[in-house]
Amino acid sequence: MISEPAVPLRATRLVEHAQLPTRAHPTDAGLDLYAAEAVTIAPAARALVGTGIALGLAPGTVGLVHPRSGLAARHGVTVLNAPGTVDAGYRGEVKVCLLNTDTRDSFTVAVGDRIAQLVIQRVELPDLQEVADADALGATDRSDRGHGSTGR
Ligand SMILES: O=c1ccn([C@H]2C[C@H](O)[C@@H](COP(=O)(O)OP(=O)(O)OP(=O)(O)O)O2)c(=O)[nH]1
Ligand SMILES: [Mg+2]
Repeated sequence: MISEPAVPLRATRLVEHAQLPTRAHPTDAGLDLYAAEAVTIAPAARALVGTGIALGLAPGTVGLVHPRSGLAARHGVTVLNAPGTVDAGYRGEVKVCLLNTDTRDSFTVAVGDRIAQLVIQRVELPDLQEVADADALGATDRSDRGHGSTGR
């Protein structure tokens, strides 16, 4: 059951034909982002596609531009910089950097196509503090073991 009231998210259409992001189902994490321009992406090429919208994200939140799994599975189309970071203070047009990973077929985006999904999350905005050495970072069980260390 969802008990918390929905937090408002300000959005505006920069062009009349833009579509505001929509949630396909009430509890979906992602709001679908719509293309405001048509573009054909050649095999193995990328394109920065405008959504025609701008956001007023609350400080302490971020908009993450995730790929849509259907586009990935059916067409090999993903978001190159996934997840894209829309900073809370950004008031420009939200754009999606699509990558067509298919090596044979080009991919055509039409105005109004759903090209990615926006996930809003809370973020920490900590003050970075430099400490003297790695010992002063705080002791942990893992320590400096990484990069597959538990696989051996
Ligand atoms: O998928 C994305 C990623 C970013 N942006 C916008 C919002 C974000 O706040 C701004 C900057 O993004 P980012 O910090 O990822 O790019 P940068 O290369 O570091 O540019 P900048 O120097 O402007 O921070 O571009 C988008 O519209 N879509
Ligand atoms: Mg940046």
